[in-house]
Amino acid sequence: MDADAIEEGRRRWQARYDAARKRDADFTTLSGDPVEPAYGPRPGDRYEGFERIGWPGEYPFTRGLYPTGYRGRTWTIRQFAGFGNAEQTNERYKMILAHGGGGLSVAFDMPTLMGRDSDDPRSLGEVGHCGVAVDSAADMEVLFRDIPLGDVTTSMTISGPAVPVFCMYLVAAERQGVDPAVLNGTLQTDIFKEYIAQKEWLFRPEPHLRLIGDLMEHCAARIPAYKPLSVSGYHIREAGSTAAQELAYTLADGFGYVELGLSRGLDVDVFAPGLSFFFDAHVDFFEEIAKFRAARRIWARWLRDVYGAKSEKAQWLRFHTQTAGVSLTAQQPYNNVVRTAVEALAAVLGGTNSLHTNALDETLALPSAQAAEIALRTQQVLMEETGVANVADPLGGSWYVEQLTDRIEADAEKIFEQIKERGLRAHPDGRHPIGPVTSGILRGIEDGWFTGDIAEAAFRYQQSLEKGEKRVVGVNVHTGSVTGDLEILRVGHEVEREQVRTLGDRRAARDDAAVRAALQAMLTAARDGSNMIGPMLDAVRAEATLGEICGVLRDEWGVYTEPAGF
Ligand SMILES: C[C@H](C(=O)O)C(=O)SCCNC(=O)CCNC(=O)[C@H](O)C(C)(C)COP(=O)(O)OP(=O)(O)OC[C@H]1O[C@@H](n2cnc3c(N)ncnc32)[C@H](O)[C@@H]1OP(=O)(O)O
Repeated sequence: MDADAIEEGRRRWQARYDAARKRDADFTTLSGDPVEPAYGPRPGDRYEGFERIGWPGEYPFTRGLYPTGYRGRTWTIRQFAGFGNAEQTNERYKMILAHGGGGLSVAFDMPTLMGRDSDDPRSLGEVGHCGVAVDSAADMEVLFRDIPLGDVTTSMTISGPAVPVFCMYLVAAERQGVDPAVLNGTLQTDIFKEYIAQKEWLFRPEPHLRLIGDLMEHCAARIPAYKPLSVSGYHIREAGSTAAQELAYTLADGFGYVELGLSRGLDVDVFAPGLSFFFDAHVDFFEEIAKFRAARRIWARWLRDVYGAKSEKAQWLRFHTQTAGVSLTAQQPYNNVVRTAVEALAAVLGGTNSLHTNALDETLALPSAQAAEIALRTQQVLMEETGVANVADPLGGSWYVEQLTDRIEADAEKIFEQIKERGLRAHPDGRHPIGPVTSGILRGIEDGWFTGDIAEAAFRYQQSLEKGEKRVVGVNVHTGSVTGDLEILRVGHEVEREQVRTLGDRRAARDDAAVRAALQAMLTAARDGSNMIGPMLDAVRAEATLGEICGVLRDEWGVYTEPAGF
């Protein structure tokens, strides 16, 4: 790009920066020197390919979504938390908010994630262990007691039974007297990554997509600020993928949901702002920063050029980041604080919108209160002390980072082509039931292509670790020192007994006939193709449990078994 065009862009950015609201904060270095809100080529310099980099807050958003970067608003500190019963987790949330957490993020226990009640025989031994147990709207009410749902943004990490859990959240808001239309938050919902990596589905993909389509319609029409999907690369990466695979599979999944919305006749400019993303911040610092920057650029281009999005908000890729659980070690666990800090810094330099930092004890158990606090403080140290929030995309223009960004983008584009080819193999006539990328994803799930490629990448990494080519402190290098014992959070089995007892009491107290009628109405909607959110809300209001709702749907749609592959 020639120097004049670059200068014109600088003036455009400056005008938008000047007009935007900034935080009331000190934006100088530690030594008191002033810093610009963003940097670019020196006046008069040409820069080949600058249109791919641009200025913060403008297409293709490589350098972030806002002209002010974090000067307008810092990232949201959103610590993922949940354990035991709703009451215990409610206490933890109040602690997080009191200590400066900016939003909430619910971790559910395994039975809830699988759409089972706490008294289901399959839930035995799992209730309240890896997250909080939620059986019905009454639990959801307790979970958010004294936390005004109209004022806080809540993320809920659940995908198989996302829609009934979302209905419980809406009913909890109603019971607080909050109009659901004003709710802002995020529901994970992303079912593609369940088949690709995380493995917590309930049914075959098609009925899940039908429910997700219903949810997208409902949110686009009635809860405009709510993000019904958090398209997740985190689990793909944690299963062992490379950075480029994480990026490409996740964005392709995102394209799949765009195609789903379009196939429902929704306006892309209305529903696309409801698609948000969730990535892993692994320990290779620069590769991760490049991945985040490439993600924004690819998404903006595809949304504009392939799917016809016109508004900036519909072209924006907004994402939450979690530091890499797999990078943590059980050996010398205090070193995990350092790894997490480096990974969090990569996320921030990559322009994350929201961040979770892992606790040092997470390879061993759910975080203790002390470990959770250190994780939170890690973000606060970055935010308050280091100056990283002063300048938007401070690594923009670095030869290394720009080339990595280009390379990872090119790798992702190759993978999109492979996905589309698979779609064409499934539908050689080019008539795709939802869309070309979706056809490719479904075919790749069916034939085990995604899982096979991730397994291959994980195997290659493990081999290089065992050969000593890749090194992990405390694991295959610098081993042998002991850095002290950790106090581990243990969730006792009395939580399960208590939860089962409470569930029994609630079942005894409710109007069974009303529950049966509501479940029947939901089943009718499942069969006649009408939007299922309304009848599901009625079932939840009648205190139907998660297991009952999912049970009706399992009976109707069947369960899904993954094809075996070696
Ligand atoms: C591994 C584990 C497991 O499976 O076990 C998991 O999955 S854990 C998975 C945990 N997942 C999560 O926690 C997902 C979290 N995701 C989210 O919170 C969301 O989807 C998100 C990524 C979009 C972040 O939302 P957020 O509300 O925190 O932050 P936003 O970036 O939207 O910012 C809030 C508002 O401030 C505005 N805003 C932000 N920055 C600026 C700025 N510089 N200038 C002007 N306005 C700004 C935004 O546009 C928005 O307003 P407006 O709204 O008006 O536009």
